[in-house]
This record gives sequence, C-alpha cells and structure tokens, in this order.
Amino acid sequence: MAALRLESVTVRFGGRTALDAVDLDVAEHEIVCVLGPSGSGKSTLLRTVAGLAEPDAGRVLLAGRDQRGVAPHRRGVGLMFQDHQLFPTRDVGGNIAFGPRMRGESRARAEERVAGLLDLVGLPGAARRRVTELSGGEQQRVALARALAPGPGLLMLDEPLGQLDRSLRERLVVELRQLFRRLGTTVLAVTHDQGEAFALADRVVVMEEGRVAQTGGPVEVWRRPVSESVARFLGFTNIAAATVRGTAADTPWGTVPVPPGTPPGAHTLLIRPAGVRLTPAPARGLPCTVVARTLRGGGSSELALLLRPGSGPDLEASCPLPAAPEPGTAVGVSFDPGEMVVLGAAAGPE
Ligand SMILES: Nc1ncnc2c1ncn2[C@@H]1O[C@H](COP(=O)(O)OP(=O)(O)OP(=O)(O)O)[C@@H](O)[C@H]1O
Repeated sequence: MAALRLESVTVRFGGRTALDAVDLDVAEHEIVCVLGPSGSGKSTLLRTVAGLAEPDAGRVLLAGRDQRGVAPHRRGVGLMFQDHQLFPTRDVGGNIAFGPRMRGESRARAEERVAGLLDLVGLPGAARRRVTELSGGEQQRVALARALAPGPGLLMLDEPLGQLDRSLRERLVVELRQLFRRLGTTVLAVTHDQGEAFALADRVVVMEEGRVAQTGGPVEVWRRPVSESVARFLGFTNIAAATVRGTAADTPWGTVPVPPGTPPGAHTLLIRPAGVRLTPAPARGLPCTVVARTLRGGGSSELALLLRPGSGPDLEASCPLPAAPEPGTAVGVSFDPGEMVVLGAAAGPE
C-alpha cells in the first residue's frame, strides 16, 4: 500500500487552479522530490497533504485512509519549511521535544528522544544551546530533528535547504539522503533546485501549472525530459525544430545525426551540451564563435561554453576546463547522436 496517494486532487484559489487533477503515489520508504517553477503548485501540494488546504475535488490517502476532514495534527505527517520556524524562546531540546511533549510523552522519555535525534543529525550534546546562537546549517539540523521527533509516517520538506549556501547544501543533501535511508523515512520534498532534487530523490516529479508533467528516476528524467518545457525547466537550451530523415535531422544548425530508430518527421530536438563537440580544426564542422564561458558549480571540472553559430540559435557546449577556448575564438562543432533527445517521442534504446 502506498504511504501517500493523491487521486485526481484539484485545489482552486478563486479562479486560479493551483493543483489540477494531480495523481501521485509515494511508496513506503521512498524519497520523492517535487520540482517545478515558481507557482507550479509545489507548496500547495504539500499543504494539501498536510491538511492545511482542502482539495476541491479528489482524495488524499495516507496509509490507505482518506484524509478528508482529518485535522493536520492527526495526519501523522511531519513538515519542515524553508524558514524552519524554530521557537526562538526555547532551547534546542525544547524545540525538538515540542511535538512528543504535546502528545503527552513524559519529560524523561522526550529527553532521551532528543539526545538520540541530536546524535542522528550530527549535533550531539546540543540540547541546551539557544537556537538563536546556531548557524543556519545547525538550525536546519534542529528543524529536521524536530520534524523527525514524532516519528511521522510521512516527512514533508518544503525547500529544506533553501536558505543555505551552495557548498553546505550539497553536503547536507547527501547526509539527508543517507539519514532517510537509514531510518527508512518516507519523504515528500519540494524544491526548485534540480541539483538538490537529483541528489536526494529516488523519484522526481516535475510539476507545471498545477499538473504533473513528468515523473521518473532522477537519471531517467535528466536523460529524457518528456517535453520542451520540462527540458527548459531543467536548464537545457539547445532545443530546436527538426525534421528527421533516417539517422539525420535538418535543424537550424544544419544536418545533425540522430540515434537509429528515431521516428521520421517533424520533432522538437534537444541536444545535450555534452553532445556539442568542439572539432580539432575550426575549419571542420559547424563554424561557431565562443561567446562566453561559465564554470559549472560544485567543483566540476567542466565548463559551460556559449557558442554563436553563423546561423541558428546559440549553442551550449560542455568542455573540460583545460581545453576550454577563450571567448572570441573561432571553433568548429560536431554533434554526438547519443546526446540527442527527441522531445515528446516514446523512449527508444539508449
Ligand atoms: N492562499 C492562496 N491564495 C490564492 N492563491 C494562491 C494561494 N496559495 C497559492 N496560490 C496560487 O496557487 C498557485 C500555486 O502556488 P504554490 O505556492 O503552490 O506554487 P509553488 O510551486 O510552491 O511556488 P514557489 O516555488 O514560488 O513557492 C500560484 O499561482 C499561487 O499564486
């Protein structure tokens, strides 16, 4: 049985449809990340599951039970918001013990639980510290311990690492995944940071305008976005109309190779930056000029190159750091058929 099931859930605010017939299952122990642009309905989805918003149509089931009319505090879900809203007047232990104490747990039992959770989130012995004296990352850990304290059947995270700097986020997200795996926690997380979603999730759900646009494993979604809008949301820009004939396609960048088995006809084609290869001699391939180079984050040894062809839209290429040409350099470009994605087409062989 799914830990969480949404059946055709619709939520409207006045004339605006924030969720439009959303179907979603989260299996027990699964970590699902909801991704999507601002306003796509991510927070509304979490709020609806938590009972802070009511569906206008459809059903929310937790562990098989319809939640209509069930108060938020009786749903057995833990919530952690971006601004983590710790109680400033309580110390770390008081914050974490709040839920269990509200449920009538004894002080001694709650203190034991606090100590265990602080060990778990990497802040051993911090129970008596003031939350106002903690760093952002430490506060985040306390907020996580507080959300885990009641042992929720489903933990929901809304932009959990949103306010932290990138390096701390990248470290914490790995720790979070390991922690949830170890505890067997079922997680529904919302983020607009793709890197975070891809590092955390077993499964990614991409939302657009209140609908689920794509769902799948992180690598699958990354390799095969289903539509132009999902591809653009994921940050891909080499997208153009293409007419496929056999193993080649006519595009604004000239004739490019496509994988065998690509259905013929008019399509929208995505060329992943890794498939835009600089040829050794600029005279060969599509002539382009390097417009800009940007470091990819996270200590990557790859650069993103922006290339301007003689005709057709700009192209983004991935290039190893030492080989990256300076802006203004004339280069030639060839294309790798293995990095082409026909958007909207049924998945073919890799
Ligand atoms: N309480 C509300 N009253 C009116 N409209 C709302 C309310 N909450 C959300 N909306 C609208 O519903 C839509 C979805 O909002 P939601 O906050 O769920 O998006 P989101 O994907 O979480 O966005 P963000 O990434 O910016 O937080 C938006 O158009 C928003 O303006």
